[in-house]
Amino acid sequence: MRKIDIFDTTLRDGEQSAGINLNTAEKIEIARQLERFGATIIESGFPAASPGDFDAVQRIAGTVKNSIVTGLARSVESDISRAWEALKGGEQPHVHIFIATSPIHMEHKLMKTPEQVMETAIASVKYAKKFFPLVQWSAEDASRSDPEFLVRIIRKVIEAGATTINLPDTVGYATPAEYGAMFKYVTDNVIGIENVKLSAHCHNDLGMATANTLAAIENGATQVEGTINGIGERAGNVALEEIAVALHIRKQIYEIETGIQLKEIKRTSQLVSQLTGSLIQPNKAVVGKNAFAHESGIHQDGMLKNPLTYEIITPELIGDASTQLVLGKHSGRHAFKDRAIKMGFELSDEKLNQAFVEFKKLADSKKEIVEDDLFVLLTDQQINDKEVPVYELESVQVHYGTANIPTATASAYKPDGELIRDSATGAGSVEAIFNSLERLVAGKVHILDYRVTSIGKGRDALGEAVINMTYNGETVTGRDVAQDVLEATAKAYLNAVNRQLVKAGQKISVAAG
Ligand SMILES: CC(=O)SCCNC(=O)CCNC(=O)[C@H](O)C(C)(C)COP(=O)(O)OP(=O)(O)OC[C@H]1O[C@@H](n2cnc3c(N)ncnc32)[C@H](O)[C@@H]1OP(=O)(O)O
Ligand SMILES: CC(C)C(=O)C(=O)O
Ligand SMILES: [Mg+2]
Repeated sequence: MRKIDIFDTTLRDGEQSAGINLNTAEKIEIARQLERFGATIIESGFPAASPGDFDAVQRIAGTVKNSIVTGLARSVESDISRAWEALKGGEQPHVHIFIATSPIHMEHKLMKTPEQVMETAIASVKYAKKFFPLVQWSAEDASRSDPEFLVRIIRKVIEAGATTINLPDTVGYATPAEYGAMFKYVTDNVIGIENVKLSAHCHNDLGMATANTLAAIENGATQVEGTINGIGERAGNVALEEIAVALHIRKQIYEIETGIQLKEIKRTSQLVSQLTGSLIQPNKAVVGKNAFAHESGIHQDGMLKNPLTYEIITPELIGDASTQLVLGKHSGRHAFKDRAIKMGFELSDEKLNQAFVEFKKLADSKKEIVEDDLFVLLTDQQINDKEVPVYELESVQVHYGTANIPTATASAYKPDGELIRDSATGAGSVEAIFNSLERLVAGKVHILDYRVTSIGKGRDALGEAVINMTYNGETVTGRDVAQDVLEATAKAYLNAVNRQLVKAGQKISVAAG
């Protein structure tokens, strides 16, 4: 296996993303995690950019031991001297100098001729070599540069002492074929290129950063640069987690070692996202929240029969939680049954089919069905089928008058079938009902929320009551509908109690099973 170096620039090019600004403590935290992640080189900032960047680079160089720490500098002596001040305390001082080599950048930005750029590049590498044993030289906008000029300038900077040559696709313009061809051309035409590292640095403006980086590797790159989660200027840099996982999953093709601890990927990605405030798109390869979520019935059925049908990467590989079979309107019976069993329900195929019909109706109106929804659905199924002994309201009577204390009398069948009755007063009719029912159900009830709404229009609309309560310390919601809101209230109260009884029964049967 060939080994390539991973150069992480989350703290430099990544921080160049609009809206990201990390303080020194945050940068140190990320640098420590990048060390655990296994980055060969950590580009920790641009020391000449600001006192804050200088401080962060200096402190990271003094902290990180297992990765080489570098900083960026323009091809000017003051930038390089500043970089030396910040990096000299590191284990292996390394500097990254750049200058643009494309006609558009040389003429319109640097306002230099190619020969002046050549002289500046050579002089800056020679100057850097007075201090740094490791000098990386980058031809900014290499992919839009004249290949002949590129070869000439690379030869000269290697002679001047550069230890790494980086060929960035600065504006994400190259196609994989073009980017790969540039690496081949440089490898074939620069004498002594085998004595230095040859690096790829891709931006994602056309969404080709990962493909371009792999093309560079196929054509001789020995180092790749990128950021965690692909953050960076404009559309960002190549996402290092994508490269590391692609090289691992397709190792028969690439036969490349990176030294990256794949199990640290999820943790590193989360840390960078949290500290930068840069959210990860849900469908982002490898680290997106949906990267291991399967929603459709046919996929879920395949996953249950053999995960290899739809999963080329396991979440465990990158230190993520396990695969999720998300239940939604595209799910099928296999996944529904699997989840019901995992939740402890033992339903006959017929009952399961009935519950599945209800589930599909619910899924049409809700984006994602969470476990609480399933509990409600499946316990209602059991309650309605009287599979589990529960309370059943026989009647409720309320005495209310503006000059009287409201009193309610409720009677209900207990789970063992005995009919019981009790009365209680309250500040209003509803509280009187709650108090009378609490005397009937064996347990402590605390009402958290109570709402009544009408279903449909008109004077004869049905009333729906929803009660959120704790019953014996467990939070549960009950719901029912009746012509009269007070009757709906009493039924919703017992519905909540019954759900909790079923839920507790499920937990016992799961624990016992
Ligand atoms: C492709 C990349 O990612 S390159 C890195 C980009 N990162 C950054 O720019 C972040 C940090 N930058 C900064 O803080 C500032 O730009 C500084 C401190 C470096 C310079 O600030 P200023 O002196 O105010 O210059 P400003 O940024 O406006 O312009 C850049 C100058 O550097 C010159 N320059 C650009 N690249 C290089 C280079 N590689 N080598 C030498 N000079 C360069 C430009 O031609 C311009 O020079 P001019 O002032 O003679 O016209
Ligand atoms: C500084 C250089 C390497 C860079 O970030 C780029 O060209 O994209
Ligand atoms: Mg860049």
